[in-house]
Order: sequence, then structure tokens, then C-alpha cells
Amino acid sequence: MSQALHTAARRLIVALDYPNTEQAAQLITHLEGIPCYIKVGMQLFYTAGPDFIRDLKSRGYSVFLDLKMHDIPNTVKGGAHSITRLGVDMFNVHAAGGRQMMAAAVAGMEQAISEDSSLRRPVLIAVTQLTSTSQEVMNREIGIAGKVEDTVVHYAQMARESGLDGVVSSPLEGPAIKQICGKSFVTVTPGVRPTGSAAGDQTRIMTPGQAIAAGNDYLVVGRPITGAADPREAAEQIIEEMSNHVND
Ligand SMILES: O=C(O)c1cc(=O)[nH]c(=O)n1[C@@H]1O[C@H](COP(=O)(O)O)[C@@H](O)[C@H]1O
Repeated sequence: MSQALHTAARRLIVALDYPNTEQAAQLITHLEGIPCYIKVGMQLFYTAGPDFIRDLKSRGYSVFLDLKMHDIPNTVKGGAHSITRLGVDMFNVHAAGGRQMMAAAVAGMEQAISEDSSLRRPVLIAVTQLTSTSQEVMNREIGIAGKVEDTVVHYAQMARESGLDGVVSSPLEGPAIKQICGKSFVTVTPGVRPTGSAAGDQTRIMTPGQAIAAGNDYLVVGRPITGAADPREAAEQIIEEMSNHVND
């Protein structure tokens, strides 16, 4: 693998949204040798549990544990402490939980690190508006007026001020977030669809090339890879497209 492809692969996060460890393990086998991140979300974690995460880490994988915590500050602090102790590389909370909750997540993470010096500080990010949320749904159902981008940027600012490292947003909002929060504030962007693949429940989407060209740091891709006839080929095509747009 060339340096450019390697660099692009490190910015791809593959979502293992599976109902059991067997299917997840099969996909990991397909991706062997590709240095991408692995994302474990609610569906897999609630059945596979922490042992699956420890196993991935012991085998050298970079792991994003996507449990989107949203609770009272004390509970989120405890959750962040437990998650950090698993040794994951990235995890998330919902920005809608507010500043105090996000600061509590940072405190829980830092407490775990201070107790065990072998742990590395994970990247802690806040979900802004889910990529499945359209402008209309945000206004009429969630009850937030205005543009999605403005809410996303507001949440991103709160996350930065609360000590988080970045946010989850759609790739469309990446440039506005970077402009307000700075280039080093991390954007992790699901809602990525290669040309011709089904959007499904995602509404705010870009292609892998567009998402990288917009300056986003990490792309989260699930079904376009996990649902492909040849998942490895699908992942390689996405990485190639990403690598072609790194300096756009
Ligand atoms: O936090 C996330 O990862 C996340 C946030 C968000 O706003 N939208 C979103 O789709 N995700 C996750 O990103 C993945 C996207 O999967 P696909 O739509 O199959 O590519 C899923 O695992 C979602 O849980």
C-alpha cells in the first residue's frame, strides 16, 4: 500500500453494525491489512460487550466505541471512565446533553487516565445533529429553529469550550465547524455515500471525495462497505477516492 493510500485508510472508520460477533469478525477478516479504524456501535456492543473491544485492542485495531452517551453529568462521567478503561481510541457523547455533561465526560476520561498510566487519552467527540436529521425534522419534530448548520456549529463551539477534541457531524458542515473551532478541532463525518450507493436513512450526505475535499478528518462508512458483495473492494475503492482528494 502506497503512503497516500495508507494515510487515507487511517482516516476511514468502518462501522461494524452487526447483530453478532461472528458477522463482525468475518468483516474484519475481509479488511485484514487495511489500517482503517473499526467502529463498534450499540447493536454490536450490546451483544458482544466489553470483551469484544478488549479483543480488538489486543489485536492492534484502532477502535471508535460509538455509544453516544446522553445522560446526567454524573452518569456520563462514570460511563466515560469505564469506556476509557477499555483502551478505546475514540468515543462520543451527545452535545445536546449540554456543557456540564460534556465537561463531566472529560473529567471521567481524565480520571481513568490518571489512575492507569498505560492508557492513552482517547479522542472524545460530541454528536451534533445526527446525519439522518433533515432541516424539516430538526425544526418541526426536535423543536430547534433555524438552519441545521447553525445548530451544528453552536454545538461544536460548546463541545470545544467543554474540552472535547471534536464533533460528529455530516461532511457538509465540516468547513463551517473548522472556520469557527479551528483546523485542529476534529470532524468525524458519517453520511458518506459513494456515487450510486443508496442513501438509506442518511439525509445530509457527500461522496468520500467530497467529504475529504471539504477538509473533514475522518469518514464513517457502514453499509456501503458491509452491504457490498465484496466489502474489501468497496473499502479499497473508498480509500482510493479519499486519497485522490486529500489536497483539494
Ligand atoms: O456517531 C456516529 O457514528 C453517527 C452519528 C451520526 O450523526 N450519524 C451516523 O450515521 N452515525 C453512525 O455512522 C454509521 C453510518 O453507517 P452507514 O449509514 O451504514 O454508512 C452508523 O453506525 C451510525 O450509527
